[in-house]
Amino acid sequence: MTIQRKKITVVGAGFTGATTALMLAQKELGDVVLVDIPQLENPTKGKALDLLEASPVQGFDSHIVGTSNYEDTAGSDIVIITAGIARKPGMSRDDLVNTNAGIVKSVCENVKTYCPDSIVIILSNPVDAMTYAAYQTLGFPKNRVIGQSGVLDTARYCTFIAQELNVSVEDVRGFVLGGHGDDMVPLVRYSSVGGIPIDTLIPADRIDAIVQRTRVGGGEIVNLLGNGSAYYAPAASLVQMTEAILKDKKRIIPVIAYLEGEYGYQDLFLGVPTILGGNGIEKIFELELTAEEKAALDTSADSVRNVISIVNI
Ligand SMILES: NC(=O)C1=CN([C@@H]2O[C@H](COP(=O)(O)OP(=O)(O)OC[C@H]3O[C@@H](n4cnc5c(N)ncnc54)[C@H](O)[C@@H]3O)[C@@H](O)[C@H]2O)C=CC1
Ligand SMILES: O=C([O-])CC(=O)C(=O)O
Repeated sequence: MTIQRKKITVVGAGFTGATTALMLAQKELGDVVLVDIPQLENPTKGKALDLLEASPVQGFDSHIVGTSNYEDTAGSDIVIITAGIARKPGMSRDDLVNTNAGIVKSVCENVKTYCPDSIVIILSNPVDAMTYAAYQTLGFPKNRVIGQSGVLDTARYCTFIAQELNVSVEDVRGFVLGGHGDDMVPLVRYSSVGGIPIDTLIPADRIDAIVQRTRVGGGEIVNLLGNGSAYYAPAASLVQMTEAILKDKKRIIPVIAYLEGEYGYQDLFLGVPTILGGNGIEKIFELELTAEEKAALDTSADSVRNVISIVNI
């Protein structure tokens, strides 16, 4: 019996891409191919080598290579796309749409050629629309095209709840639905700490503040960094999704999935709770929503649809 090592390609060797490569290798989820544009071939090789040279110290046996040649990505099990520009203070994620749509589409042409059986995870912003663009370009089945927003947005939400109650983050449960924009929908009714609903522990005005801080959580980091956006928590989120798939864990986590009637939406990518396992998105859960929650989700879906209409031009 030959045991095949898993191969993970990360496209975009910037802040999120390089950090993701490191975290993937630290968890020994597979060998990592880090890809960037030909003009950055040497820095990309340098980053990959530097990461690899951490392996004897940290004790991981994943291989990491840097390249601008997609032949090196051939046969990857997972492709993570972080290529594109990041926003700066004063910008919204949607301001990136024209530049990043072109980049994501060109990356996906290569993924289609060299990694036709892969599961693709998109990070590039505005991520709901970029996931739609990737899906159109790749022509892969919908279970193999997945966007990252819900793990990160939920992680921020859970961080703030844990801080508020001064309890372990490990005991906080919740999730965030909708698009990865300022009108995302943290679901308070489905949030708990050690099984106790949070609305019995935290006053309503404090919950409102946590929800609002979550919605603008990306912008909070953009404003603090001054010249780019978050990358540690986004990378950790990508790694959790990759691990769920490669280990067929069947985790229940919110991801950006293609909707064909779920929640009443057609032909739309939006953040919803799913089962993530060896086949990618294996199931979408349709939660019962109150009229208020559904109205908030509709608003978020409308925002995503508007951005997708720009990508479609
Ligand atoms: N969905 C989410 O939750 C999050 C999304 N993001 C998004 O991820 C993207 C990347 O963010 P960072 O890594 O911080 O940016 P960065 O600027 O540090 O890195 C982006 C990299 O993409 C590369 N790139 C550009 N065009 C390319 C192409 N055609 N092929 C291969 N590589 C190419 C650039 O050379 C650069 O190295 C941004 O669009 C950002 O908004 C970031 C954090 C969270
Ligand atoms: O805010 C940004 O531009 C990057 C991002 O999506 C996030 O950190 O949530």
